[in-house]
Amino acid sequence: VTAAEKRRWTLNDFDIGKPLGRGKFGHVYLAREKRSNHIVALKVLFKSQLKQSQVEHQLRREVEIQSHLRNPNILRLYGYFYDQKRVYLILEYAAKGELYKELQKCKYFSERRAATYVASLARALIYCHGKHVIHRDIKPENLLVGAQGELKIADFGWSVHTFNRRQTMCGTLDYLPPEMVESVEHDASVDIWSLGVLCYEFLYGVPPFEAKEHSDTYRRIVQVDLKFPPKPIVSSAAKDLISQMLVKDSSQRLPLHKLLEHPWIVQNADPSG
Ligand SMILES: Nc1ncnc2c1ncn2[C@@H]1O[C@H](COP(=O)(O)OP(=O)(O)OP(=O)(O)O)[C@@H](O)[C@H]1O
Ligand SMILES: O=C(O)c1cc(-c2cccc(F)c2)nc2ccccc12
Ligand SMILES: [Mg+2]
Repeated sequence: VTAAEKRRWTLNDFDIGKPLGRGKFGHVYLAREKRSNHIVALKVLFKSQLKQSQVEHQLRREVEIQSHLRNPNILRLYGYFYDQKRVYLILEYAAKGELYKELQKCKYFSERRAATYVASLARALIYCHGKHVIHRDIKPENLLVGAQGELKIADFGWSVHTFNRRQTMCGTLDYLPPEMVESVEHDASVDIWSLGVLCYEFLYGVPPFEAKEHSDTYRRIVQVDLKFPPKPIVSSAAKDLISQMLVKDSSQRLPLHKLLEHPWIVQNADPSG
């Protein structure tokens, strides 16, 4: 852990800039650390709300995990501090904001753009799994975009929280694989499933098992009711990859290192990621 992470941060160390967005437990602000002039995103979480939602232990554990993850496609957590009422997380600033806004704007991505994103996320997940960190809860809302257009997995483990939120706050089930929807224990292959769902949504603009009612989404997931719409036109190589990821038996899903060798990725992903 570098010297920067060890030091005691306070709010006085930062000039606070414009709000970047509102989250479940507070606001995120653009900020500049005064001594280094380093631009960061300062995520402010209210202790009262964290207590109310009983997530303070998860927050501590995930901050612990996140501060040790170093990968170009995972948003850095540089440090944290807290005062009487709030907890502050010092995060890498993702200059181009949320990926899902970009997806909404252009409806769906080209095969080259989708493959480039999927390859960079696969590399980040291989890195996470190598450190026994799983289920980073990859869905468009949790993906931010850096200044050079590179993807950043930005949820730093809210996955446990989000998972509970999904169960209790009935957020979207769309990204859950069968074993999570049927809430049996799960392993790193849950991320392969979610990446397959994400790849489908990048190419078609909607997640594969979307339905009006939760119960219908649930059924479509556990039955792996995977259908490819006639529009937009998508290559059979892309459909082949998605079909190898969205497999009910988690041990049969395409391993992430095999994904990086898949023809669709090899032919479409920009190596720089
Ligand atoms: N590091 C960052 N760089 C740029 N913008 C950010 C960053 N972190 C958060 N934001 C913006 O602030 C918004 C809220 O942040 P975030 O989603 O992390 O809060 P949250 O919703 O409480 O977290 P979660 O979605 O995991 O519950 C994001 O949607 C995004 O627009
Ligand atoms: O008053 C505290 O000691 C406190 C500390 C932390 C905390 C400590 C380290 C890392 C982290 F992410 C959060 N979270 C809280 C959440 C709710 C209420 C109080 C606290
Ligand atoms: Mg959010």
